[in-house]
Amino acid sequence: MLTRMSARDDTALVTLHFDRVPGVLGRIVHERAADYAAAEPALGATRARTHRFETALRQPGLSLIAEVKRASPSQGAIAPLDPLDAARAYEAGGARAISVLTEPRHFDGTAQALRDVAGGVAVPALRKDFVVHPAMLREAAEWGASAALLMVSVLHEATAEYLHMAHHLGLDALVEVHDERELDIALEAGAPIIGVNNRDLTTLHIDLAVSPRLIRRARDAGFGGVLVAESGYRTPQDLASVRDLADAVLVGSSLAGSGDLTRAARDLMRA
Ligand SMILES: O=C(O)c1ccccc1NCC(=O)[C@H](O)[C@H](O)COP(=O)(O)O
Repeated sequence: MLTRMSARDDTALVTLHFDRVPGVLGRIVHERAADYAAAEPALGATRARTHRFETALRQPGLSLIAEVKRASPSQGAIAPLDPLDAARAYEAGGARAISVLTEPRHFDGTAQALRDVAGGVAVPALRKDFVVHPAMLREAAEWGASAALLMVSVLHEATAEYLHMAHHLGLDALVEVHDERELDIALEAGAPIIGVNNRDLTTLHIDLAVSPRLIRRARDAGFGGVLVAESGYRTPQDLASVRDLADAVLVGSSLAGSGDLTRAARDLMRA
């Protein structure tokens, strides 16, 4: 599918080629593109950037971004979490930011979950969704998020354009990559925050060697921004390979399904 969108006045024409996105991820982005096909692309007035998300992740030591994740394609149902209760529990456990899934079909996410979390905890909230339309960024800002996820595997060459749109709206962006080619696109786009996903979103296979490999490559290329290792972390031992390399880790399933979110967050991050 080819989608052309013109965000009036404040953004350039953006073209996304979803046919290039295979597997599970391909199915999800086709659904999200259909959800937003008739949405208004204009962003509205520029909002000041607070850099709240970036600042939270730049604190000394490995920062935890804890995810409110009730379900996923790889796990099915994880836990029937109340998003705000879960976010407060994560915050009490030391999380420096909360990731909130807003995708409804596969992750049981909602807009209200993001609104509740963004308004109910002191730490910044990330909108975790499959951004395929400018309106999704406008919503993220309106719902109180400090940041939004941008996936290079979905946006390809449009990554820089979407990064610009996020910044226009006052949002930080977590620009996610999974391989060398995607990392090069993120670096070229000038992303200040890059996340390396250990999960191949087309096959759902997790390889914890991906994050240290790409984080080293980013640093070797002179990248001075924030680097986040994402997915598949269950124990403090799992974190050993990124503890002295990454600025932050993004963890969902193992915390969300633990039954005691505060304790699980504390125990995971214990050095
Ligand atoms: O988690 C999935 O099964 C999944 C499937 C398809 C697209 C995205 C998916 N997850 C998004 C994420 O990358 C994770 O929610 C996040 O990094 C946390 O991962 P984890 O700690 O392994 O739950």
